[in-house]
Amino acid sequence: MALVLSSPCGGPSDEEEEMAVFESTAAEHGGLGRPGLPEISVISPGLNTPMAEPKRGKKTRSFDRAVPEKVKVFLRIRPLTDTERDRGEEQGCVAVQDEETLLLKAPKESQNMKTAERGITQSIHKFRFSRIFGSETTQQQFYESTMKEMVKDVLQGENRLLYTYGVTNSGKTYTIQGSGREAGLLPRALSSMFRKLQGRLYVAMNLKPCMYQDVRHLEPNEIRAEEIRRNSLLREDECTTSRRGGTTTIWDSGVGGLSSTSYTTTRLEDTDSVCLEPDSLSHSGGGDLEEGVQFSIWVSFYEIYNEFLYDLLDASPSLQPRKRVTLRLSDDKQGNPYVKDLSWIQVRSAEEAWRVLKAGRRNQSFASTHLNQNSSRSHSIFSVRVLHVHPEQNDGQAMHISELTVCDLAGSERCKEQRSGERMKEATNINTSLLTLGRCIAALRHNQNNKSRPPQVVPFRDSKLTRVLQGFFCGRGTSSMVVNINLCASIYDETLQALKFSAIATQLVHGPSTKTRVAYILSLLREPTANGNESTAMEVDEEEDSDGEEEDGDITMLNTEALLQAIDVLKREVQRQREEKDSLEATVREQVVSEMMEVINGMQDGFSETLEAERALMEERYEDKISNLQKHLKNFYSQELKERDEEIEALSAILEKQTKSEVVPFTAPQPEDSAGLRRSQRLSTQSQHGRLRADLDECRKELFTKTQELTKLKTQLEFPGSSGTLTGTADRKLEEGKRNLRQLRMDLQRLGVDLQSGERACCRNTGGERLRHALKAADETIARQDQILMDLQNSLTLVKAEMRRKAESVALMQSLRHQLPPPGPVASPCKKRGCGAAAAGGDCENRPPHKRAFFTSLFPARTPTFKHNTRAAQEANLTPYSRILRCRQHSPPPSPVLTPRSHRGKV
Ligand SMILES: Nc1ncnc2c1ncn2[C@@H]1O[C@H](COP(=O)(O)OP(=O)(O)OP(=O)(O)O)[C@@H](O)[C@H]1O
Repeated sequence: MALVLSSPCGGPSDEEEEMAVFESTAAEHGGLGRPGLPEISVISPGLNTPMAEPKRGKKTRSFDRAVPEKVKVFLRIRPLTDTERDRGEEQGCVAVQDEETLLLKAPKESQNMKTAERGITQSIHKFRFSRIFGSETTQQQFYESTMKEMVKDVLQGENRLLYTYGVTNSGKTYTIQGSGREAGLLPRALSSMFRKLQGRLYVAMNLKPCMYQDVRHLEPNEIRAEEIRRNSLLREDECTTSRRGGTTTIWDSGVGGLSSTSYTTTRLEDTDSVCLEPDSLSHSGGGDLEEGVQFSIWVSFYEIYNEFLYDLLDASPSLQPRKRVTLRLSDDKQGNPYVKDLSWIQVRSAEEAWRVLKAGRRNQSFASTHLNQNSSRSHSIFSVRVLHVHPEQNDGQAMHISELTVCDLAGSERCKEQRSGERMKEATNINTSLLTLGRCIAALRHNQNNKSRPPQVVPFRDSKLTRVLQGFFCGRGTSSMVVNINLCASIYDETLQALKFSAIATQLVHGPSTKTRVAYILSLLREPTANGNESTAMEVDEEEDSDGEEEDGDITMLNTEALLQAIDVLKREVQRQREEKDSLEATVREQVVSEMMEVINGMQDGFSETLEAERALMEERYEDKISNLQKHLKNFYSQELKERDEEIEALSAILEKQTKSEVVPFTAPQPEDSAGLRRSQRLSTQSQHGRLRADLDECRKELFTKTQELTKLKTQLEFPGSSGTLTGTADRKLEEGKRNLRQLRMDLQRLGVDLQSGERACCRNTGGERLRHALKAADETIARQDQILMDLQNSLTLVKAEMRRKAESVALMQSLRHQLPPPGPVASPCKKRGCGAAAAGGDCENRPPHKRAFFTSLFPARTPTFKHNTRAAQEANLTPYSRILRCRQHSPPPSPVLTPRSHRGKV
């Protein structure tokens, strides 16, 4: 099953193009292919769209074509030689399906078959050509079908190029020049041309082609020099022919001191005449030629060897080695490339042209390779320039020039096959220039198929070959390609590559010719002018149109007035197109700007969102940190105060108890009235006193212990900053809070810097201003939080003060202890009584006044009258310590000093 890879419109897609050019895409025929791979790759375009053929029977000019004509690509298959047959080269890998379709099947040993077996490529390939010529095709048949028409076109003023392409030993030189009695395309074309020009030749040498396509008037002395040169070249050919016997000419290539040997083996018939079959030159007459015009024919012959240009008609060869002069490529004023100082020889007959060709061939670089005994090691280019001379005008400036160029490209080959260094170098250069030609053709085709996309640069300048042929691909004329292949299975892979190369060329269409531009100008002149008048040129054309002729492709037939008018029209047209382009550019710019603005706005929105999210995240994080800190501090202080309270209460209870136990024995003395009981009472009193004393001693011991404890506590409380207990920890927490605050401030500063840079990136958009406000607000929040921490610090100071007061209370208690009777003899009953009464009467008088106030401040809620006060008054009267205590007593606790985020504004 054959699958057509070409796109429906005839031009393959880029992917297909890549596939077609660089990779074989066939799978094993009926075997190991990848599931998605077709069995046969069709590497040729336009199978569904027939190639645009010129209308038969009617002269077709490039500017007459409605549909651009495709480049013609012919395939010629060389027959196998007996030696090749004996070697088993015939394996049926090339099959001609029909006149236009070729099938290539990979032989077993080929690389293609190996890759196909791995499922990477296919093993069968199908190609389409303008026409395929089998091995049985004669030179005459080939000429008739390919070049005959080109010769006609050239004589009618067109430019034509024919070049051969193929692997080495495939028959390119045979096709162009011929062999033995089998004259090739070039001698046949020359012969045909001169037969057509019989009686129309312009033999004077005063007009000579030069540069790209110019003509120069020669002075008499220059004419003489030209004559001498021409005659010497023709005479040299005669001499060489007469002393023939297999000449070997040695040339110094002049490149880096390297010598290249040019083995000249004449393969053309060594006769003075072109050997052609009588019927091949059937005189078709000069009916197609322009009336009143004479033709001056000039030829040039040069080669591109190792990327250097050598003039093959420069001078007669000699047996002595000599330096070959390299030619340079130059550009004319319009940038058209031409070979500078190239020899142009005027020829007046087919025979002279033939001799010049033979003379040039002797200078050409041939060498024996493993594949071809007489292989061309260079690209040779033979050009015929036809000057269309109007004898009565004889004006070189207005003269028309047409050209036929025939290029015999050196064969592509595998460098690894070349043993010798020189052959290797040649092969590399040949392959490089052929590769460049392929890239140029691919780029041209890409540009033709993708008109809406920006055009690719065609790498004409990358090699000398493409540079000299550039004009034929860019509207100077049209080109045709002859692909030569042979049937040898051993070079199947190279043949496949050559055919893939040609497959791209088959997709090319001829570029618009310069004449098309002329036709365009004339069409503009036909259009009504702005003021409603019709141009003179239009009248001229109408007259000619009425004759039914289509000879109006030449702008030179217009008179001066018409040309001036044409210039005006063209100026207006240029102006119009310029305005059109300006408005188009403005529209495009507008679209681009609006699209860019959209993108920028999108970016800005995204950036603002990100910033906002980050800001919120950081706020949240730091609020959490602050609230954690608050909670922690609160818990810590609450715990500490609770412990102290308990200790103080315990101490108070102990003191009270001790006081009571000491006072009670003296507070209830009973008067003794009865004398009989005094002794027993005295005894019992003594024993009671003893017991009391023991108790008192015990109490004193206990008091002493408690005093020590109190002293210790006092010591701790006397140095609040350095003791490292309560206040030290509080200080540390406070420091930690400050540190966190500093960190928060630094983060916010960093956020501000980010915001500023973000603002700059967003083209100073108003979003930045908003974010700056947000940052300012955050700063204010920080300041407020600073204030709150200060408050906290103040509260802590107050707590410390309270603690100090408590310490003083403890000191007072100690002093109270000192007021107690020292251990020893029992105190007097009255004294004890007084003390006992004082103790029984209440302890208010025995305590310092501030101690009472301290406990009152500690437990304000226990005072019954307190409940009647207003809450505000309560809040106002509370000390920080009592506030904290109150928080502890009431559930749930009051809101922390630092409010959460939702109430932040109110703080
Ligand atoms: N159509 C043909 N009929 C008979 N013989 C042919 C044909 N084509 C080529 N040959 C012979 O094949 C041999 C190689 O041909 P030729 O030298 O033209 O190949 P080439 O492609 O020019 O090689 P290279 O690129 O190495 O110069 C020559 O001996 C030639 O006579």
